[in-house]
Amino acid sequence: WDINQHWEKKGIKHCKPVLFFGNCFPIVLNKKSLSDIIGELYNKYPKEQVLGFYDFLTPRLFIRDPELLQKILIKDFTHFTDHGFEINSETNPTDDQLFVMNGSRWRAFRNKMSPIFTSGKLKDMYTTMSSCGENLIEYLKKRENEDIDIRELMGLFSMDVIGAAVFGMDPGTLKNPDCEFRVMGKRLTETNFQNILRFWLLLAFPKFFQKLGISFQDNIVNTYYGKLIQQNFEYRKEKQVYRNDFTQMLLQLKEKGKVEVQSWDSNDDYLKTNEPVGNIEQYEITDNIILAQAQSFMVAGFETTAILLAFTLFELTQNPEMQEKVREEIFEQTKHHGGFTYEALKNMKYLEATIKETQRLYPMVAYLFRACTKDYELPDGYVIKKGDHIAIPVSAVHLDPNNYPDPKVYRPERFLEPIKQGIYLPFGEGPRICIAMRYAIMVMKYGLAKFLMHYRAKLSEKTKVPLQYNYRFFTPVPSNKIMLKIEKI
Ligand code: HEM
Repeated sequence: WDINQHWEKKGIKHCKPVLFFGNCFPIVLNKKSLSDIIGELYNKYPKEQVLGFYDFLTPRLFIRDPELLQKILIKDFTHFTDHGFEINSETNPTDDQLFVMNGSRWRAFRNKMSPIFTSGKLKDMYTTMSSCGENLIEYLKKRENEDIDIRELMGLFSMDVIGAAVFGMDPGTLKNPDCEFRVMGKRLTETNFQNILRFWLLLAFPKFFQKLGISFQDNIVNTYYGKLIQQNFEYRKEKQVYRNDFTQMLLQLKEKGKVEVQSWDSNDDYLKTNEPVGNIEQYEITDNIILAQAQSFMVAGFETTAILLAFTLFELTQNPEMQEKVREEIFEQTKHHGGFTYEALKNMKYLEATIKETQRLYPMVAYLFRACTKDYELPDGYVIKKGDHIAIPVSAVHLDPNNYPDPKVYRPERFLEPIKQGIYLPFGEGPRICIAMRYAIMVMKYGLAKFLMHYRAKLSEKTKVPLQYNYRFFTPVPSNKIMLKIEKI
């Protein structure tokens, strides 16, 4: 059929697709992960600059060449400004999040939202995390003689932290793991049939998805968090409450009424120049847009942080000497800075390296999304057309032995020295890099340090090793529990 001939006709190397399922059939069968499939394609054609992939019916061009990859993400970003998603903001206003915004509208909002994550603001937010840290230790104290489900624990912790960051107060999920706030968060990230289907529809048939007006998040959860955030907004306005949190900063943005950016016509490098030519485009900041951003912060922070913390602790149980090294560093820095302060945490370099190494081995995204926004010619004459879907194969780049010797070995030391640009992409790269990267790193370091300064962790015999995965999701989600035994320091 013609739909499966796309890459054949273009002369781009690819793996044979299955009708309607493209290259994703093994995922549907739960036989291979997306990262496995991309890795096979990447390793099969080591000399190619680009490779063809079928996300079900959507052809996606994978960038394999390291130099080209950097050009697309950074230098020639003006040709690839969008992620390539289509949402229906009329039927689903809270889907209108920065991640799916396009072109100059994205630029305008990104510019105005970036100051939320400056180091000064992060330092202020460090204090909001402290009660969550205390609750983490309280939780563990009560369970010193039990096996701990570490993903569950870190899920509760990350939910408390992000809840505190959005609402300015501790939502108390560690104290009460069955509370509605947690139940709803779990529902959002659960790898159930509905969520998996929704995700693949969004990925594989973006236009169809938009036409049907499907939200990329569960509607019940959308309504729940939407209401909570809305009530929080109203309470603050009415009582004139000021807190150091995301809501406060978003509300300040809302007061501006609009964001603006200079725009050029689509043939110009409208994001590249600072010359004051072209029109000033203005975008209204509505209540719904603010709500959508607050909601996206919560969703982005829940599961990613929890899984990465669980994987890091898992790896540290497999490498006890590394666990001791991290602990020594935590005590050393805490002593040096007169307590477990923001500065102490910032200086825990080996701790940070363990998290970085976890993110290399278990990136939360198998590939980065880009859509071509302006035709782009490759050195060999192949033209990427406006509207084409592009992907950067994060997991394959992270496991390439040319980038990392013994790529499957967990070795945090790799990150004690600066590494080459373009080979480490867990938060993306270039102007569209994760806006909250430094915040997310701070939260993960905090959670891990707090745990390790009070407890030594060992793997429980109840944990099946090697870990098993649910392959039907975009991220590496363990299908069995990671159970730990803890010992008080
Ligand atoms: C460990 C946790 C996290 C990981 C691994 C992660 C990863 C990513 C990645 C890969 C992207 C796409 C980057 C690209 O296309 O180049 C992204 C974008 C984004 N992330 Fe994160 N993220 C994390 C935590 C967070 C948190 C906590 C927040 C909010 C508080 C957040 C907010 C966002 C937003 C708003 C975008 C869209 C940026 C844009 O399109 O301009 N992320 N993240």
